[in-house]
Amino acid sequence: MVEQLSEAERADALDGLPEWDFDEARDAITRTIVFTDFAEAFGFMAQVAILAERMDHHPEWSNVYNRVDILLTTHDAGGLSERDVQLAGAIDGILGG
Ligand SMILES: C[C@H](O)[C@H](O)[C@H]1CNC2=NC(N)=NC(=O)C2=N1
Repeated sequence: MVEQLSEAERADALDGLPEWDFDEARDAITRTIVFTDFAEAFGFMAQVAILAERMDHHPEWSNVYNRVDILLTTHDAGGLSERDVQLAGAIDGILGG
């Protein structure tokens, strides 16, 4: 059973994820990435999709042309968990950060 992060754990996690914002209403983290065009954005989404399947943890996201909006939260935990932190770190890795 995956546990929701405590406030202190969340603060620590966010320190390590400077590109991500905390969404208090959803108990989630969000990041928006703007690429040069749709092909770049969709190529990134394809990489994240493979990663998400491998990690069995899936983003809520949307794409408009060159922009990808990502929200990570753990439905099984009712909020942010270590699994979101791990997926966010892996996404940052794809982006070279
Ligand atoms: C059965 C399967 O492991 C679960 O439903 C996984 C799949 N992907 C998931 N993704 C996210 N974001 N939250 C979850 O709780 C979750 N649960």
